[in-house]
Amino acid sequence: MDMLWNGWGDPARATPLPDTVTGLLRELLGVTPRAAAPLPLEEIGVPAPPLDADARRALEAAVGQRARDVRTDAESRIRHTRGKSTPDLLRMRAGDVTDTPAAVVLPDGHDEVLAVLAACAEHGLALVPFGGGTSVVGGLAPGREGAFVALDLRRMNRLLDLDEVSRTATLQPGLRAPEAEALLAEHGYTLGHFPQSYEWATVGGFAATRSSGQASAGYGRFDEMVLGLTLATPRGTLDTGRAPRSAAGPDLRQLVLGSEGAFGVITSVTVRVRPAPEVRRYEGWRFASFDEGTAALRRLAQDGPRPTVLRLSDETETLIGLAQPDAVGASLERQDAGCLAVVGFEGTGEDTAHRREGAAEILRESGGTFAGEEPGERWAHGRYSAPYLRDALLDAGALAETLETATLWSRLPALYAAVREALTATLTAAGTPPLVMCHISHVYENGASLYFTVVSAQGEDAVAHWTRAKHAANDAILAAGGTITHHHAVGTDHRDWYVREAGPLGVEALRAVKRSLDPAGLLSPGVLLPAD
Ligand SMILES: Cc1cc2nc3c(=O)[nH]c(=O)nc-3n(C[C@H](O)[C@H](O)[C@H](O)COP(=O)(O)OP(=O)(O)OC[C@H]3O[C@@H](n4cnc5c(N)ncnc54)[C@H](O)[C@@H]3O)c2cc1C
Repeated sequence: MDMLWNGWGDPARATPLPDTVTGLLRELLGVTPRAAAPLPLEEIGVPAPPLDADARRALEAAVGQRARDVRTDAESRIRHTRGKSTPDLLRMRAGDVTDTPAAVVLPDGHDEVLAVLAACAEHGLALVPFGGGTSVVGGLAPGREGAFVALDLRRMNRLLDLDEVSRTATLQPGLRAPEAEALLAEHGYTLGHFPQSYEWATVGGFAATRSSGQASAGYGRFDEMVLGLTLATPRGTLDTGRAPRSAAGPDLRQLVLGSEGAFGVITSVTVRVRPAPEVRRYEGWRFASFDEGTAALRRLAQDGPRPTVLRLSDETETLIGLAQPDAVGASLERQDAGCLAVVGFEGTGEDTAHRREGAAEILRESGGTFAGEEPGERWAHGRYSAPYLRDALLDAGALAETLETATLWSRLPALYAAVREALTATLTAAGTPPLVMCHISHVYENGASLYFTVVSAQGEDAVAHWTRAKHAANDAILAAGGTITHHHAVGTDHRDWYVREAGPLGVEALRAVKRSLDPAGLLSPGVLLPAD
């Protein structure tokens, strides 16, 4: 099944907004219903594909003469236009297809990817790898004019190798996370990577963006799971990683992880796998304030025992009930909502019981009150539902978007305050005061990431309206010592702030890498680094 082309996920799972939330939107934020309904797909006028007959023949030859795997029909091209950020969705709803690929090409292996790259180079076409299409940072639309091919990796969806002695698996990039989990589960293993985009995002996308899943406290980020990668580039094949750790010079895997298609196409990923958990147990803890809860999470992250899932919503997010998307709005009447932490344990019965007992002691000592299993189980049940709420909010005329960052524990309170202030001030000055919610989404020994959700009225031009607020937040993040992205990646949206974060010498070094692997600059121009 294909994802909803101008929204999220499976159209059959569209979720209406509860009345409490509709009322809140109207009364608190002045949200009024949209005048125009989104354009239906059939009514979107896509210009003829800028692909001549020679280029088409070359692309078909590159994929073994499978004509059906070089698609130039309007629907295929529309479905590969941009990703799933709110501005992406707003543009699609308005029928704006300016970033549409000339063709969608579906290779069936590493050699075919190399051949497509060669065909693109010969015919002057840019190429953008397309995994699940869930980018929220403009990673799927080149930041430069000109015809491009969307390289859809869905055919490359096999488990290539499972080394049970070493507990590693080699996966093709087009495997969606549930497909990868199902293949590993047949042998009793799990990858343990569960981002909110789990149902649609792919293994190649995770590696290309340095993704982080909701169980990162226990299983680690995706980049920490990777032992090796194969990269197809216009100059040939780069293989990286052959041992669990190595002192053989700088780690070339780190050049591929997070390269977002700008250095090459990831055609296989070797990851560590873990035995599938016997037990999964999620629970809620309440804290009087975000500061108190933050201190508790820091203690667990630094001294253990480490839960598998560890998240903390601030007061506003707790009140709205965003940690439980299936019951959003249900806490609005509560006077004692405080700040809700979701704490989860996965593993063997003995290990989870032991960690749970130790963590409970720390959480209690830190001022937490056990709220039972219900909030945790509700979070687990609704963990992939929140993106459906965004579609409902857009339908209702609201603007809803998220952004994220990370920093050291010592800087976290200042970063939290700075981003909230930047978003609130910009949107309020524009006449649409927002609701800004936040949670700590990933924890480390030395710091944590903050994940913000913003809801406001859309304003006159919703995309321009959000862009101003987002830019203010980006500036605030850098000024407060945060990173421009903890897990959403750079794409085109964060590029100018990434350039500031990396500094001129850092950018020069990365440009040199790009020139060496992609001398003609055909790979994802303008994504990650400014286009030449
Ligand atoms: C509702 C929602 C929730 C999200 N939740 C999370 C979350 O919890 N954690 C998180 O980390 N992210 C999250 N994201 C962001 C997104 O899902 C991740 O960035 C994900 O890793 C992208 O995977 P994908 O397969 O969809 O890649 P795509 O969106 O298709 O591509 C992402 C980027 O990687 C490049 N790329 C893709 N495949 C390859 C390849 N094989 N080789 C080289 N380059 C490639 C693309 O060109 C693009 O620049 C969320 C996004 C949405 C819309």
